[in-house]
Amino acid sequence: MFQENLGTLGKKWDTLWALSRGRKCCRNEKTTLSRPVVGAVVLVSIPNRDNCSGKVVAVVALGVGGSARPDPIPSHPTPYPPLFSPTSLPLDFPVFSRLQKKSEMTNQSLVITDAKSGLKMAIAVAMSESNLYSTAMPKPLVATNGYFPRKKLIKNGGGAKIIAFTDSMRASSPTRRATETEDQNSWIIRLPSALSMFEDIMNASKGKEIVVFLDYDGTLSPIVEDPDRAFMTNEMREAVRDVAKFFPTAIVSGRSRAKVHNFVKLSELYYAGSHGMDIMGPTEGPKNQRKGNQSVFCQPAREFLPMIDEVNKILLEKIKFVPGAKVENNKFCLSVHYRCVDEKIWGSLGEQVKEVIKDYPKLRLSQGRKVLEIRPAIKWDKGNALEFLLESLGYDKSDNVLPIYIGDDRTDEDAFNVLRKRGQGLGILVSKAPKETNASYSLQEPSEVMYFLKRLVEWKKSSLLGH
Ligand SMILES: O=P(O)(O)OC[C@H]1O[C@H](O[C@H]2O[C@H](CO)[C@@H](O)[C@H](O)[C@H]2O)[C@H](O)[C@@H](O)[C@@H]1O
Repeated sequence: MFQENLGTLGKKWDTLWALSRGRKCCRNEKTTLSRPVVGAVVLVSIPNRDNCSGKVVAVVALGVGGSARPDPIPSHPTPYPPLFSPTSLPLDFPVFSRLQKKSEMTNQSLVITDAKSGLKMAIAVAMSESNLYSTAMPKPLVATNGYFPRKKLIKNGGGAKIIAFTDSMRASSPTRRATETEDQNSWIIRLPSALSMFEDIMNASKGKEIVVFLDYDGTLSPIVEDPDRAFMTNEMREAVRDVAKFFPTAIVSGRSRAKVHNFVKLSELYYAGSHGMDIMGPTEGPKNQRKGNQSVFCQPAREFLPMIDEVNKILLEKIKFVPGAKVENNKFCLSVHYRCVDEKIWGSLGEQVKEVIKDYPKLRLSQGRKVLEIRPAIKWDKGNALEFLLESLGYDKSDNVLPIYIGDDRTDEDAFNVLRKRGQGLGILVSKAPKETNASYSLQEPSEVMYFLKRLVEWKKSSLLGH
């Protein structure tokens, strides 16, 4: 029986990726399914998540009637996760209907639990010889996991208020727990990996001019305890540099522009610091690929500078006795970090910050990854920065542009939203944990972002050679 076969094959594999179509199952991987089948599951172990390398270990072919035929193939390393092509099989397909009873199925994919080994396996099954998926952007993800609860802070009742704020602060930076593998797997299926779908995405974007937008923390650099030490690797820097040789590229960060520039150290990029409220660039570098090759400059919140400085001073004074708390001046906005603060006092720290902001109705408070962010209450965010940059580059009304925005945080949702509203571009969320998002694709961590950027460059080079 199908599940038994998966069980015996599966114990040692922590992730299963699935694909069919009787064609190459992995990039750079020569194995094809041995014969066209109605559906097939390719099992790939991804033992090393850092570099996404894995081994294809077996193919389970599903015949009509639901019988499974394990078809072991030689293992060989693959540099990327396999292409992943979710599709629908009829719901009365015998294997599915059995699994469906367990309520573990969406109409596109299955999550099968191997109870004995505790292994949770995400599987998508693809029909062979058919056009399996649309090249259009997937629909927005519907939240099911309780992250980003959008819970309004309770306005009265001291203790309750603090508990609510603590919950909200906790929710702003969900971390992945081992027991969430099932959620994880089904989430990856709902928000496909931009690496797995890479070639399909690129094929769909042929002829369009790509503009790349990159968040910094959690996207180009891993999240670390000390915000001043959030360095990106040289390899990542090279990848960004290469991307900028072929596509206009912008860094869009909550950091001050100067600070994020100092981390990235590439003058050929556009920089939108302070959540997009401080845009400038590029100061040098290849301009020949740019449609609008002029430097840009935009600071829509200039008048707030004295106020931000004032609040910075008050906050520094106020939280100096909170162990682990840190105020970061990001020029047009401020960050109050609580990553290193004892969770028991998150609530009271949050209250102290709110207390300060109360006297400044022109400022607003939002939350990021273990950080409270204070910024001018003007309608200007990373989404506006994206639109401003597209306009500056001459792509305002263009159908011929494909903005790619990669980010990991709540503030990046504003940019994902803009892409959705424009009906163009790719929003890619960097996250291991399921989150409500307006992005269309996912990448798990900065190392995957780097691979994505490298593949973008390879793809561009080979398309210039006419391949
Ligand atoms: O828009 P971003 O570039 O993602 O900036 C958002 C905030 O990122 C930084 O804080 C985050 O990263 C720190 C370093 O890894 C980490 O310690 C902190 O907990 C994260 O929230 C930055 O320090 C903030 O100022 C930005 O607002």
